[in-house]
Amino acid sequence: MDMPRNAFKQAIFEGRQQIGLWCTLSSAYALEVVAGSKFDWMLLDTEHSPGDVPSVLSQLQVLAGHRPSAVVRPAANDAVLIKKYLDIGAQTLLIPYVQNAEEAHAAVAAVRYPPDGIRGVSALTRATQFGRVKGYAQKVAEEICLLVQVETAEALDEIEAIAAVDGVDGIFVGPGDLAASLGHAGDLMNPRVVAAVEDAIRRIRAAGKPAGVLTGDPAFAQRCIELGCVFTAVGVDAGLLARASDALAERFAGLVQA
Ligand SMILES: O=C(O)C(=O)C[C@H](O)[C@@H](O)CO
Repeated sequence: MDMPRNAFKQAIFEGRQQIGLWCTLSSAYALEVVAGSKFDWMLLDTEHSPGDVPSVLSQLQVLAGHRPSAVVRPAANDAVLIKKYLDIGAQTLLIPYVQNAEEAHAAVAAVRYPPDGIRGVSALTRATQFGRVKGYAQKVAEEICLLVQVETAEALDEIEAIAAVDGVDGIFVGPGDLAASLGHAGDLMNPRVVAAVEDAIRRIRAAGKPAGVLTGDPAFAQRCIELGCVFTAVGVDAGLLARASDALAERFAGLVQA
């Protein structure tokens, strides 16, 4: 069996826009509902969700039969968590809260086998199709896509140094945490936050790396794309469900019995 190709990595390296949906519901069933939509990628979150290794495994199994590529966000830049997600078959990882080049190097080491890194070896994982993928250990580095997340004022100062780390395949700007870091928690469209996100995207591009972002504001998503953002998440599954549910209830609010 051949090594599965990472279509998402190839697309962002070629500069082909990838539109994504952020998924926090942490359920294979809920993911199946949205997986048929024409998104290019889906972020399976375990940082701000109940998601964990078993739930991500079920979600990867769902996405295997659908168009969107899977991007998994471990809860932290942690070599043990990263190893587990790679072993269950995640090829693209988004590592939260990477503050500087040293932390980016640690993330790279976590996804690479010795002597280039510290990933532990097992030949019988889902990633190797239980030993059926020929030459997995030799070929896997080409197919792993390591995205790191900058989300504080300090991390923005380090963009060029982080981008220069060999093995970092893309940099994602997290507007929520960045807003808090800039003193505007919860105010993601504050002009200072917007300016910081725009500047970060420009600098990531100038440093030669693919840039990504999440925003629920379609006009701002479009602006980020114009600035060169190439993996752009445009909504969150929980948000879509909550707002549609609120709107439907509101429409019939006058008819609710006291
Ligand atoms: O800082 C951000 O923005 C992100 O990291 C994305 C959020 O974590 C996401 O959970 C928004 O719902």
